[in-house]
Formats: sequence, structure tokens, C-alpha cells
Amino acid sequence: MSQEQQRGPETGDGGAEREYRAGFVSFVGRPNVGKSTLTNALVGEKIAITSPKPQTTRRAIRGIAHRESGQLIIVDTPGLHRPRTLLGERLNALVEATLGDVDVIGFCIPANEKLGPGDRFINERLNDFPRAKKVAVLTKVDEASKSEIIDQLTRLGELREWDAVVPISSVTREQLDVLADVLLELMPVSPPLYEAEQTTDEGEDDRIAELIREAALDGVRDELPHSLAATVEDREEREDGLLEIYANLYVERDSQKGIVIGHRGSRLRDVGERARKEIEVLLGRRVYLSLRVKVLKEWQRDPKALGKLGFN
Ligand SMILES: Nc1nc2c(ncn2[C@@H]2O[C@H](COP(=O)(O)OP(=O)(O)OP(=O)(O)O)[C@@H](O)[C@H]2O)c(=O)[nH]1
Repeated sequence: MSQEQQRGPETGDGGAEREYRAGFVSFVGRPNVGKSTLTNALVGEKIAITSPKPQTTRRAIRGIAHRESGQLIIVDTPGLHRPRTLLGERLNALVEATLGDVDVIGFCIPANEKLGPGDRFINERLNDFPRAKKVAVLTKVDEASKSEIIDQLTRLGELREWDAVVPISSVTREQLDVLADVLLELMPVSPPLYEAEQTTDEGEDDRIAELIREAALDGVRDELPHSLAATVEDREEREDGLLEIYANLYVERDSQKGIVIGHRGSRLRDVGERARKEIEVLLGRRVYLSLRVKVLKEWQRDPKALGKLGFN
């Protein structure tokens, strides 16, 4: 904390005391616009899946960005899209339930792509959530020229009256602090809602499962776009200090099993290795990871299977 801030109300923002604020924000937008990356950049720890392919974020994962003046609790939602399967419907229901409950919705639009019908569709749906303040977040400004950014800001301004418009880059971290400040200003005055060291309230097993799923998807997204799920089945403390984690990877068809496992298990070993390293960073300790691949036929359309995999 700086000297100035410690001196108290009379020296702060033009003499006004900066009250502590805390609340919920959700970033929405088309797939691939940078919502997960932004969440990670604000929270400062890897918690949501980022990937170069659309629709990989499946759960409402909360990250918590702690700042001196408050807490932003970030609810990371999957992209709003037209449902084609039962899973799709449940995801959309999840988005609705999430957005009905947040203080601020951050609508993410990339600076390097033209504003399209997909953006307009989502913008119109934001009208269904009158309680939430609406902030336009222009993402990926590092990939756009100044004139592109200005054009995009003008078009954004025509969509609606935003409570704020903030251009940012999660990669160069440009304006991330400004965005955090702007979001905090829009939050209700409130005591902290979470402990200072907490960065997510998602269960640890769920986060481990996400890391495994992310590692398993890498390189085979085209073949297995939405057919892969992961669960943590068991953990055991070993006497030598290693933590054993037993996890399952689920695919929908026998043919997909081969893709995941690879020639003589080579791919699965590689997936396990990469996931283990990420899990070790997350847990801050050494881990032994045992991965098994199982076929759960058509799990995306089966309510019982969806329940088992945590999509309730
Ligand atoms: N250059 C640049 N790339 C970015 C930035 N933010 C995200 N990306 C990239 O854009 C791609 C998509 O990012 P995600 O954060 O996964 O996007 P998302 O909106 O969460 O995507 P879904 O989960 O599919 O809805 C990834 O390849 C990121 O590395 C940024 O500020 N600058």
C-alpha cells in the first residue's frame, strides 16, 4: 500500500474516500474473443481453459481478482450459442442463470474483427438482464491498428449506452488495471466476499479435471471437438510425499478412444505428462497422475451421464 493511500480519506480521489467494493462480473461474447484469457489475466492464476478453438469453456468458473479497493468475482461463462444437443441447452441455461445474478456484464468484442451479427445477437440478449451494468470490453487491441480500434469503438457506441467502454489487451496487459478499476467502481459497496488468498471457489478436483481435459484436447480438437470430458476419481497420499491422482477421460465412441490413447499409448503418456506438470503448478507439490480412458456412449445426450460428469 502506498504512503498516500495509507494517509486516508482526505488524500484520496479529490478528497473523496474510496469505499471498498465487491461484486460479480461475467464476461460474455462470441467464442474465441478472449474471455478466458482476460479472466486469467485479471485473476493472475490459470483457472479457466484458454484455447485457440471456440467453445472450450464449459463451466461457470469463478475467479477472484483482489485489488486494494475491492474484489471482482468473475463468473466465466461459455459462449452464448444456439443449442444443438442437451449439453448445449444446459450450457445456455447456465448462462442465463449466471447473467441474471451478476452486477456487471462485460461484453467482449475483439478489436481485430468486424462487429458482426453474432455480436449484435448477444448485445440484444443483454437487454434480458436489466439489473446488470453493461461494460464493453474491446479485446486484443495488440492485434489491431489505431484506426481499427477507433472504428470499432464508434460502432460499439452505436450498440447501446454502455456504463463504460474499455479497450484492453490480455497479452500485453495494456489497460487491464484500468478495466479492473472501472469494473470495481460499478460494484456495490460491500465488505470482502472472499478470503484474500482465495482465487477461485471451484473445487480443486474440478480444476484438475479441466487441466487434464485441456491437455487431452490439445492437437485433436478437430477430431474431438466436444466429446471429451474428464473427472478426478480418487486421490491418495503416498508415503514418499507424492500425491497420487486417479483420473478418467471420457469419450463418446470407441473410435475416439484410439485417438486419445495414440499409437501404443504414446499420446496418452504425453497428455498425462503435460497435465501432471500443470497440476503440480496448481497444487504446488509433486504429483503422480494415473489416467484412464473410458467410453461413455453419447454422453452429451444422456442426462445420467451428464450428471455424472458434473453438468447438472
Ligand atoms: N493477441 C491477443 N490474443 C489474445 C488476447 N486474448 C486472448 N487471445 C487469444 O485468443 C484466443 C481465444 O482466447 P480465449 O480466452 O480462449 O477466448 P474465449 O472467449 O474464452 O473463448 P471460448 O472459451 O471459446 O468462449 C486464444 O488463442 C488466446 O490466446 C489478446 O489480448 N491479444
